[in-house]
Amino acid sequence: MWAPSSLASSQLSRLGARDLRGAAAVAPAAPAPQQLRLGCSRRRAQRVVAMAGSGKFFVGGNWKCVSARSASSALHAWGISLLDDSFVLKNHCSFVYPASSLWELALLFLNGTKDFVSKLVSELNAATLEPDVDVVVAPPFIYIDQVKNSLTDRIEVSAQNVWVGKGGAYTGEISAEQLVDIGCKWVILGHSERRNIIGETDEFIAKKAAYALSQNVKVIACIGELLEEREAGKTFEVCFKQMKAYADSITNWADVVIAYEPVWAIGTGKVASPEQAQEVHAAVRDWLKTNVSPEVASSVRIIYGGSVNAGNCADLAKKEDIDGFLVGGASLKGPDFTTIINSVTSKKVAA
Ligand SMILES: O=C(CO)COP(=O)(O)O
Repeated sequence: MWAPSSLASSQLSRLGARDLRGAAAVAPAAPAPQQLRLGCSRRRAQRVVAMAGSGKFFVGGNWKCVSARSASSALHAWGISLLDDSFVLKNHCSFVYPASSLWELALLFLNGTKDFVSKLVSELNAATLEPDVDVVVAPPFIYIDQVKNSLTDRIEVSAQNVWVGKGGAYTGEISAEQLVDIGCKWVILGHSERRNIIGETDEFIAKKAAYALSQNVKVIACIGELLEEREAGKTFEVCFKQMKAYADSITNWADVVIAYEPVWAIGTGKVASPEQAQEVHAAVRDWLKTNVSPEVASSVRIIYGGSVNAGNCADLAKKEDIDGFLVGGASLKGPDFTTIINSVTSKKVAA
């Protein structure tokens, strides 16, 4: 199990004053089984909680890859029974899911149609976004052109994957050169779905990152532990190993955003608590300080992903080392994604 001793005192002592300020502002939360509370006394809240990096929050919407089957046929195929305000999954009768989860599920199935993308883009174009936030959306490859041609320039476009090196005869792959050609400025790499379903290794992902950066494609570099790794107290070990692979390949960190996405929180509705996320973000920043440079540690943005939604983003955003979010399901709803983007305002706290 996750235990307080998992954050070594040597790691804590390496954290600078700026690092500790966010931790100290953490109110002692209700005990959570896998939560580690940093052993600092509570201090007076800062007027504005400082943020790492360029000072700009970063929010990405990962629209993932889904089929265009109709929601109803998909639900039927999945053995989902509808109730009045909830639904049950076949073979999971002990769980009754709220209707809002059904809506999220339906959205996932409907995403993947041009009409859906068009509606989402319209919502984002109409939204009022806080100025000090970098916003990126990552549609499936086949919709990138549609999105590029219809989305406001205020929001940049990312791919969800890229080929590992220079383009060539690699059937089914998309090269960094092609991303540049269609005006796609970012790519998400190291996502847990690519690590754990497709089987991409740390080294392969890091090589992709280095090549993308060499072609001026910016990288959202994902890391994160499985549930069993967290429960075995290996969260830092896993994240640091993934970080090391990136660090061995990346020389230019200015165009990198790190996304901490605990696998157990992705698409599960089990969001990491603000304290759990802050703890890992601070540790990753400390790792960067020791293993890359203090400059990179203090400038790189570390964003959180895993069941972020309009309701939980404000509390997460308050944490000093949470510099933004990578959002899956909730990024498919324009108003919710807008709320998440604008949660940067919650970094400002009462004195
Ligand atoms: O994987 C994610 C973003 O890359 C997170 O997905 P959810 O927000 O749906 O949990």
